[in-house]
Formats: sequence, structure tokens, C-alpha cells
Amino acid sequence: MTIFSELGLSEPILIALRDLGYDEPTPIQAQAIPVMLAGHDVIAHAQTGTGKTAAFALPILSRLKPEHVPQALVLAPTRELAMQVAEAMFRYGKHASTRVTPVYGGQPIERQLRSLARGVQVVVGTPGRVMDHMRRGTLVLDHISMVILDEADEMLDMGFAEDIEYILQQTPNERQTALFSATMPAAVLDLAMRYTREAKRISVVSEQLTAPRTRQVYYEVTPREKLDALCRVLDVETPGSAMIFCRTRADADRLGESLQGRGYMAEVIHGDLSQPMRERVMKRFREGQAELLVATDVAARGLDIPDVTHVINYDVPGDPESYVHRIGRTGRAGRTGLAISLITPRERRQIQIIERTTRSRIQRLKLPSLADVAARRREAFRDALREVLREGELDPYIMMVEEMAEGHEVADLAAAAFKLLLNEVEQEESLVSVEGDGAGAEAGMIRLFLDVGRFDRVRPADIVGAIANEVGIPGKQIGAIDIYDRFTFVEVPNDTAHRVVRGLSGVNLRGKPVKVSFAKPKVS
Ligand SMILES: Nc1ncnc2c1ncn2[C@@H]1O[C@H](COP(=O)(O)OP(=O)(O)OP(=O)(O)O)[C@@H](O)[C@H]1O
Ligand SMILES: [Mg+2]
Repeated sequence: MTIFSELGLSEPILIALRDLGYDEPTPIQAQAIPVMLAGHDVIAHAQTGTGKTAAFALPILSRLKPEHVPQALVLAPTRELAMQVAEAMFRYGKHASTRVTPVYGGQPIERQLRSLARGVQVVVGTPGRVMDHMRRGTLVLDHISMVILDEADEMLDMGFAEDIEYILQQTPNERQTALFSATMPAAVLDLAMRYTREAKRISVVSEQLTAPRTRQVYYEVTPREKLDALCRVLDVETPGSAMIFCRTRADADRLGESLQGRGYMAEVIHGDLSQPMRERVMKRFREGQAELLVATDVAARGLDIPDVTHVINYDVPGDPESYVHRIGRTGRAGRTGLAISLITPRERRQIQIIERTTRSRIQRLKLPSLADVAARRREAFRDALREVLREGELDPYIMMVEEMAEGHEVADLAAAAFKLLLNEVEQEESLVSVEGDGAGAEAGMIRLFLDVGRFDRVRPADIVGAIANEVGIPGKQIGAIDIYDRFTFVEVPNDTAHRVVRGLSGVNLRGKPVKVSFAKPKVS
């Protein structure tokens, strides 16, 4: 077994690793770190989630000179990844007071100009924005001695080859260059080789390309059944944190809306969103405020969100590499994961190609039946019930039980209450889709739809209180409040509805920010 302190890393870096609880290097780290420290060019290839970031970051950080001039440049294909790698490098370099700056498009350039002007040692960026800064003269590469291409194959595949070539030409010839990725298809390997000199090839990919502890399954469905199939799978799996990949931005938007309309806590990310929006979405997903992240392949590479338990391919990816990276968002750093693909009968062949290329098995499963979903709901209901019992504070309800116990058996009462609650759960889907224009509301009132997360047990008093405090509308003006397991409807006077939607959105109810919309779910 190798230990970090034997690899030749500097002392401040070793302290940071201890802080982070990294006990021993992963195989790619054990192999790449000494080679990188010795100054060799490297083409490295290791499965998703096995610590490639630290494999290049730690030797770079150990070799930095104290001067505040850009000495290392890391290029990454997406903004989110650039941001994440910069953060990781900052953490690893904390005790050496390393200056790291991310530069990526969409962020106000002023902030980047300021931090570049203050003097940095490591720049992490997307190729486009790095070129911007070079042209403006705000980023000078004369002292760059190390260049890393993270997800090199993707950047070359995306057509960044020219940009990368231009950037590399502006760096000193004697620089060290290293390429890292979980995939290195032959088609781009030749190109990749052009950027390095006598590179050491390091490959710790074992027999299969995909992460070993991620189980891979698929369901066969017709295109029309897809949405219902997805919901059924989600209801049975009840993932705490899942990423759902779609082919196009429009598909992702549509699916996101459909899921939100059905009461799931879903967020959408793709390249058409503004940068602040992309950052908000990622933050909400990372912090667990959204359970589902519907994404295009913009989120397939490199993103490290340790809690992701499920990756779902709503559309089968076009090539096996993209499949490997997508499902690599789960099962990271030795955790288990589940990768689910929904395929139409015509796409069967694609699954076979993926199986062959990745040398892994994707098991076909039967779609869960409604009975499976109901069984899972009951299980979730029992869990929620136990949680309520643990929490206590049942006095007012015990009074109700005692009152009613005069004419009924307590077991019958409990059973009836269960039936009532579980039936409400069953009704939810039809409720959403027939809701339309506020039908069912009292005259002059409008129904609002509150997404309050699952089984959070928001109570009517919480809602009345929040509307009174945040919007200033007294409780007596509020009409019926209907609470279901995932969402809630509340009737408010017509002319206050917009104020309530604005005022209540994002307010914490039982510790979770609520989403409010008119009770007309956007199902397309
Ligand atoms: N030596 C280590 N001990 C424990 N955890 C580690 C170690 N090295 C890295 N990790 C953790 O493993 C996770 C995955 O690391 P990283 O994002 O670098 O993987 P990757 O190989 O780049 O994956 P991808 O191919 O998806 O980009 C991170 O959360 C990181 O903190
Ligand atoms: Mg990575």
C-alpha cells in the first residue's frame, strides 16, 4: 500500500490531505503523482470518480514557486467543471496559501480581471474565456510551466482543438503537459499525443470502463410511455439525489416542467441558461434542495457531487463515452450507484454497443407495476409515520383519537386514517392534471400550488403563518388548505395571488424552501 507521504508531495499539501480525510492515494494518484512531480508529460486514463483531480492538482501545487505569476493552467470543457476544479485546488493548496482563480464565460469579467491583477499562481478555465483574457493581455502565459487538459478527449471532440493549440502556442516550449480523462477513444488519442512530448501513458482502467460499484440496468418503453415510466421508476427508487440526462436542451426543459408539474423537486441545467441561473441550480442540487437534476451532457463530465445515488438516461446517449461519463456521476470514490437507462425498442442495439465498448453488463428489468409503486408508497408512508411518532408532539391528535374512540376501536380508527392518507396519495396525479384554471376554488379565490418536498409534514398553521408574516395577508382571508404527501394547495383571494406567489417563493417551511405557482401545472 502506498501512502501519500511517500509520494514526494510538499508538507502543506500533506496537511491539507489529512484535513480532508484522504487516508491513502487512489491507484491513479499513486501512479501519476510521482511521474508528474518528476516533470514528465502524462496521458492519464482512469475510471470516473477515482480522484483524477487530485492526481494532477497535488503535484502541480507541490511544484509551484511562491511568486504570484500564473505558473499552472488547467483547461476544462465546462464552466461548472472549471469552477469545481478551482475549488478543489484551492482546498488542496490551502496551507500553502496557493492563489487559484477560475476563469469562465458568463461570469462578470471584472471579477476575473481583479483577481488576475492581484496575482495568481494557478488559472483554471474554459478554453474560450482563457483566450479572451490572453487577447486582452490580462492573462500572460510566459511563466506557465504546467498545463493540464482535464477531460481532454471531450475538449478535442467538442472542437476546441484549435483553441487549445493556440493557447499552448503561447506557453513556453519547455512546459509540462498532462491530459486526464476517464475515456480516451483512439480517434482523439492521436490528436492528444500531439500536445505532449514523450508522454508517459498511465492507465488504471481495469477490465470494465465504468465504475465497478455502479449497477447498470435498463427498461424498454415506447416513446409515449417514457414519462410515466420515469415517474414510476422514481417513485419506486425514491432517490435522494439523482441526475436525469436528456439529449437536447428543449427535451431537458420539457422534462423538467413535466416533473415539476407532477410534484417532483426537479431543477434543469443546460447551456442556454444564464450563468447566475446555472450556478443557482447547481447550488440547490449540491445542497440537496432539489432531488432531481435534469441535464444535458453539459453536466455529464467531471462533476463531483458525492450524494448522487442514481443516474437516469432519459435518452440513450449517442456514444459509449458519453454513457460512461454520465453514469460516472454516481458511484464515486468507492460508493455504490445505480444507472438506469430508458430505451425504446429501436435503441436496443445502442445498448449492446455500449455494453461491448465499456465491457460491462447492462441488465434488462421489468418496469415496476402500479402495485410495486403502491407497495413502495406504503413503505414510505410507514417510514414517515415512524418519524412522526419519534417526533412526538401528538397531544392535540391524541385528544381527537380519544374523542372518537368512544364509538370505534382504536385500530379501526388508525386503519381508516391510513386509508384516507394513502388514498390522497393515490389521487395526486389526477389532481394535478385536472386542476386547470383553479376549478374547485371558491368564488373570488384562486388555488396555489406549493411544492413543499416530500413528507415534510408542512401543516396548515405553517402556511397561514408564512403568508401572514411574509405577505401580510391575515389568516381569515385564506381559504381551504389541502396537504398531500408532496405538495399542497392553498386558496387565496384572487387579487392577492401574485403577491403570495412572489412573497412565499423560497420561504422556508419546515426547513425547506417552498416553491409556489398557480395551480395549473405546466405539463407539455
Ligand atoms: N485519496 C482519496 N481519498 C479519499 N477520497 C478521495 C481521494 N482522492 C479523491 N477523493 C474524492 O473522490 C471524489 C472523486 O474525485 P474526482 O472528481 O477527482 O474524480 P475523477 O476521477 O476526476 O472523476 P471524473 O472522471 O468523473 O472526472 C472526490 O469527491 C474527491 O474528493
Ligand atoms: Mg475529473
